[in-house]
Order: sequence, then structure tokens, then C-alpha cells
Amino acid sequence: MHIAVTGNIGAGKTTLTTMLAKHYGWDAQFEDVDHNPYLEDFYADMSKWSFALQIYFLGSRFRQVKEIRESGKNIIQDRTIYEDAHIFAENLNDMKLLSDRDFNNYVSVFGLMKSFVSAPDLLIYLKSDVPNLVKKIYKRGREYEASISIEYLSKLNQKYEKWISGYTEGKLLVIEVDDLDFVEKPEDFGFILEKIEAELNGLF
Ligand SMILES: Nc1ncnc2c1ncn2[C@@H]1O[C@H](COP(=O)(O)OP(=O)(O)O)[C@@H](O)[C@H]1O
Ligand SMILES: Nc1ncnc2c1ncn2[C@H]1C[C@H](O)[C@@H](COP(=O)(O)O)O1
Repeated sequence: MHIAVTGNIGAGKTTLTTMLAKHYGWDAQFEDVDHNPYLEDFYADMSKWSFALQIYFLGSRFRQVKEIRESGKNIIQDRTIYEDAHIFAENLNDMKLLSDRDFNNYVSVFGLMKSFVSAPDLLIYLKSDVPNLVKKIYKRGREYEASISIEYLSKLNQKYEKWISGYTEGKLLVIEVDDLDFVEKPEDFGFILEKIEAELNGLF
């Protein structure tokens, strides 16, 4: 079983991935954030570092895809390779922070990788509005993320909505998280578990 949690920056993916892995006893795969050699520089100068960061995330996410294919274990994954291409790289190109030449180069490499990528058995989209994302990013307190603008988060949210509305690769569960506190309220976490189990009926 392969489940992936998707959503904008600060939506709660890492928190939910951790809680689900613990609850079901599954392996968790997290994003390469703390040891990422480009992320801090990227937020200081997006135009300069966008291509290097995209290539780094693409490689690290592809490594995860390979591990998921080879492990045969139940895995819950924090963010997918689709988001790097369809959300982040595309948005940076729209914002002219990634040149057409670099974006086309990226898309061509991503196209080659895509044939090796299997969609998760279930994709869980954590939907959140921009003010709530801002609050959660602030609560998390990574210094280099202080420069993230409302405009950047809004554009990413628009990309997520477009991508999710056309997602047909596998089962999809959309959870509106703004009125849920699955960290502090066991009943809210229980609500999410019920939804997941209803979607995966028969696969458990
Ligand atoms: N539903 C929630 N209710 C309250 N706090 C939350 C919720 N989801 C996430 N948080 C908090 O918001 C911050 C960002 O969450 P995180 O899981 O790191 O988001 P992401 O991985 O999507 O960027 C963390 O401090 C986390 O504890
Ligand atoms: N592909 C990406 N391009 C730019 N930035 C990215 C990409 N993937 C992740 N990120 C950033 C966004 C956050 O600052 C950190 C961690 O993501 P999060 O949504 O907080 O788990 O990496």
C-alpha cells in the first residue's frame, strides 16, 4: 500500500504523515528539507537558485519513488514528485523565476522519469486557505521561510486546485483542514482515519 499526502506549504502534510505512520505502523517517507543544500539560498534569491533546487528535489523524490517500488512495504509519503513539476516548477516559470529554457529542460527530464512513477493507491489532499497556511508556517518557525509571500502561496494554491481537479491517476481524498485540529483533537484525527478507511475499503 502506498499513500501520499499532498498540499501547499504549511498545510499539515508532515504532521499528518507522522501521525498516520505511527497509527498504522507504516514506514514514512519525508521530504528532504533539513539537509537540502539549496532551500535556504532559494528563499533568499529565487531566480538564482530555482533551477538547482528543482533538479535537487526531482532527484531526491525520484529516489523515493524507486525505494517505494523496491521495498514492497506499506509506505506513507509526504508530498509527491507530481507536485514538484505541476505545482512548483510550473509556478516558478509562470512567475519568471525559472527561465523558459531551464523549465523546458526540466520538463524533458521529468517526462523521462514519469514512466517509472506509479500513482499512490490513495492521494490525500490537505486543502487550506492562504491565511491559515501563513499561520501554520509562522507556527513552524523556519527562519528562511519568513520571506514566503502571500502572492507565492496564493499562486501555489491555484496550481493545487487546478492539478487536483484534473487528477485521475488513482483514488483521491480531499480534506479541508482549516476547521480541523488533528494535532490537539483526537476526534478530528478520528474523522480523517474514518475517511481514509472508507476510501480504502477492502484494501486494509
Ligand atoms: N490541523 C492542524 N491543526 C493545528 N496545527 C497544525 C495542523 N496541521 C499542521 N499544524 C501545525 O502547522 C505547522 C506546519 O505543519 P507541517 O506538518 O509542517 O506542514 P507541511 O508539512 O504541510 O508543510 C506545524 O507546526 C504543525 O504542528
Ligand atoms: N519543488 C519545490 N520547489 C520549491 N520549493 C519546494 C519544492 N518542494 C518543496 N519545497 C519547499 C517548500 C517548503 O519551504 C519546504 C518543505 O515543504 P513543506 O510543504 O513545508 O513540507 O520545501
